Amino acid sequence: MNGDTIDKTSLRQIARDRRRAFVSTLDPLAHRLAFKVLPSPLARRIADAQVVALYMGLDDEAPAQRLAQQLIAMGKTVALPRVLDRLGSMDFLRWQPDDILLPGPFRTSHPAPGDGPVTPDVIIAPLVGFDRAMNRLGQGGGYYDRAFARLPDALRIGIAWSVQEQDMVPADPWDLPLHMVLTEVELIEGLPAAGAVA
Ligand SMILES: Nc1nc2c(c(=O)[nH]1)N(C=O)[C@@H](CNc1ccc(C(=O)N[C@@H](CCC(=O)O)C(=O)O)cc1)CN2
Ligand SMILES: Nc1ncnc2c1ncn2[C@@H]1O[C@H](COP(=O)(O)OP(=O)(O)OP(=O)(O)O)[C@@H](O)[C@H]1O
Repeated sequence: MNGDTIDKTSLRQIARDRRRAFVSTLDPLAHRLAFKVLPSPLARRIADAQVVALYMGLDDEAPAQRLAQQLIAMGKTVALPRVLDRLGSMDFLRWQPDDILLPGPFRTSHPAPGDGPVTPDVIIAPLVGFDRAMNRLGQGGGYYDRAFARLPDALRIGIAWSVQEQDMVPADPWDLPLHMVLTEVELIEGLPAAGAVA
């Protein structure tokens, strides 16, 4: 923890409270329509991807699973994470909206193993908070941090309700920034890495 910044635990508490308050007062129709359609800059950015990992939204999380139908119509394989242990390991399994889900740790659910894990080219990640520098605050288990480290070439996209934006999320040495954040009102794109070719 860094002495001059708010610690991640306090920030998580604030961000979860704010998210809960926002979702509970959201117009039901607005909630039903949110995150149903991929904005075209995002669709273009993932045009060449084969495997896109989503997640099943829990509680007040942004419901990423709603994007599955459109991704499948675009010819993508959709995957969901499977928590392998309580220490931060997970992999990704292929999923289609009619497939059954099996219960996993932390109230998560995951597809049946089928042909085994797949390797996503795009990881659409849940988050508790984010900032404009594209730092991500997660649940604190390090599951996505480890997946990002193992798959450094995958495009990292966060999905969140707009109120989950923070002025500043402290970044630890292991945190990899997101490339994009999708909210119910905008698509936020990170700056290209120094030296990157457009
Ligand atoms: N929908 C969803 N799926 C996901 C994640 C997520 O954040 N959201 N994960 C992201 O990493 C991974 C699972 N990790 C998780 C880690 C902690 C908690 C959680 O709710 N922790 C509670 C304590 C629950 C308990 O001990 O049983 C907490 O911190 O209050 C949930 C998921 C993979 N799948
Ligand atoms: N690449 C990694 N390899 C091993 N441990 C890691 C790695 N990345 C993060 N961790 C560990 O994971 C723990 C949680 O990190 P952090 O608080 O950043 O989680 P988070 O990003 O909020 O959680 P999540 O990714 O599950 O949503 C830390 O104790 C950290 O040491």
